[in-house]
Amino acid sequence: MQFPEKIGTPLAANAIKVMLLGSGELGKEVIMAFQRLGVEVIAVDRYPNAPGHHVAHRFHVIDMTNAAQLKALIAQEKPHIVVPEIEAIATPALKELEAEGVVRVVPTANAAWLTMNREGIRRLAAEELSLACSHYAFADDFETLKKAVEIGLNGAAPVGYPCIIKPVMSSSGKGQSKVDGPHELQAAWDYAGSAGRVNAGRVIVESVIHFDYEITLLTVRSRNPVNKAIETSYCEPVGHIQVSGDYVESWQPQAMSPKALEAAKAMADKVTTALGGTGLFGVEMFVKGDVVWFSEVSPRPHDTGMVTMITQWQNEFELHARAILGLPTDTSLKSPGASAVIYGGMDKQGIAFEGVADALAEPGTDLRLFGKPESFLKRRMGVALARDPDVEQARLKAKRAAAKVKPVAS
Ligand SMILES: Nc1ncnc2c1ncn2[C@@H]1O[C@H](COP(=O)(O)OP(=O)(O)OP(=O)(O)O)[C@@H](O)[C@H]1O
Ligand SMILES: NCC(=O)N[C@@H]1O[C@H](COP(=O)([O-])[O-])[C@@H](O)[C@H]1O
Ligand SMILES: [Mg+2]
Repeated sequence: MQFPEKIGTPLAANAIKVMLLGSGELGKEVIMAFQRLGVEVIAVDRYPNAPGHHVAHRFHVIDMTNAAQLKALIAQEKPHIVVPEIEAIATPALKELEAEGVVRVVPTANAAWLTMNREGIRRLAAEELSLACSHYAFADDFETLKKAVEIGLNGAAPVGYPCIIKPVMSSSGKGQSKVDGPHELQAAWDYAGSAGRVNAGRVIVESVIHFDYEITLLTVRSRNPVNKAIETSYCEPVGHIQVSGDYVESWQPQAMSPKALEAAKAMADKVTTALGGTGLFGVEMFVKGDVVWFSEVSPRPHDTGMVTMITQWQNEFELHARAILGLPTDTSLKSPGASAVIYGGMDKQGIAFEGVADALAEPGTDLRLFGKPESFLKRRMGVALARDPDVEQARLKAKRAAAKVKPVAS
């Protein structure tokens, strides 16, 4: 459904209804972006009081990986559009519902299904689209994994050491480890089995790319307001630093050579065109000099893209909502800026934050405290944002602000 000429106000019979599947920090911002455009939003997550639950018209708690529960909720709420926000969703059920014309899935049900499993997106990117990627193999048991790394599977070259092992279904680095030699392989296999979002019992092993820097190229597929054709546009590249597979810091713009930027855009265009639909995508790539490797893509706003809440006229969440609704989009930069993650630092329910006033005292800083009801040592609970004409200064500012915010037992 595109944005009609006239819509009902939220909760009216003719309101556009959107259902978010996953309502974490990213979904919360998407929900607010939709609501500012007069859309009715239903927030769904696996636990009560998820960040997006606080700001939606209605919310539900279900096991989103359970097809029966998912279908029952969609039948009950009858949304026009379903927006996946997390990887752990019964996407085959969404494919069925989309094929039956029951709902529109963003950007497409097939894209949500392909990207939620590393195997789907990696095979599409490397084997169908011929994008440069790390060397890789898949394994369902430890013996196959060892063979893939040390000898090679089915005549392919061995992945070799060092390598990175990840569950096929996981995100934010969950279950991911770098393996430097044979003695670390068993621990990496065990960790992948225990810590992914869904234990599919299958891993990808990748060769390590030695990059100069890595980026997320936020790519928007939206309709031209005049001729209604789908067009692709790009935000300025977002640079980021990851620790143990999880983002800790991001900034925009990341300086790139013209050749590398051109190659990155061409890759992003190819993979997002193959995935189809409209919306914003986070295309992750590794860069060394003028050479670019594809890593993975989220068919939705990206955690590293939270920086756009302080750097762009339309942040990544607003761009997603507009592109979904068929409204005009503007990817231009307002100011260079940066983001730095605030972790929980403890395993506890109902924490409070100290140092907020201190963090905000520096001009050009801001905070997003997500409102997650439970803190874990390494759970992302908030993010500090900073703008500055000099991107390096913005990075320092964001890190200073994040360091001043201290989660404490409430
Ligand atoms: N083959 C590789 N070579 C070098 N670094 C890698 C490789 N694969 C992953 N990494 C590092 O680990 C990070 C996380 O990897 P990846 O994006 O695949 O995990 P993820 O769990 O999907 O994370 P997210 O959901 O946050 O995007 C990358 O951003 C990069 O820093
Ligand atoms: N890299 C993906 C990502 O950042 N996803 C974001 O994290 C939330 C889950 O957080 P939680 O694990 O703390 O509940 C998701 O709902 C999404 O907003
Ligand atoms: Mg990633």
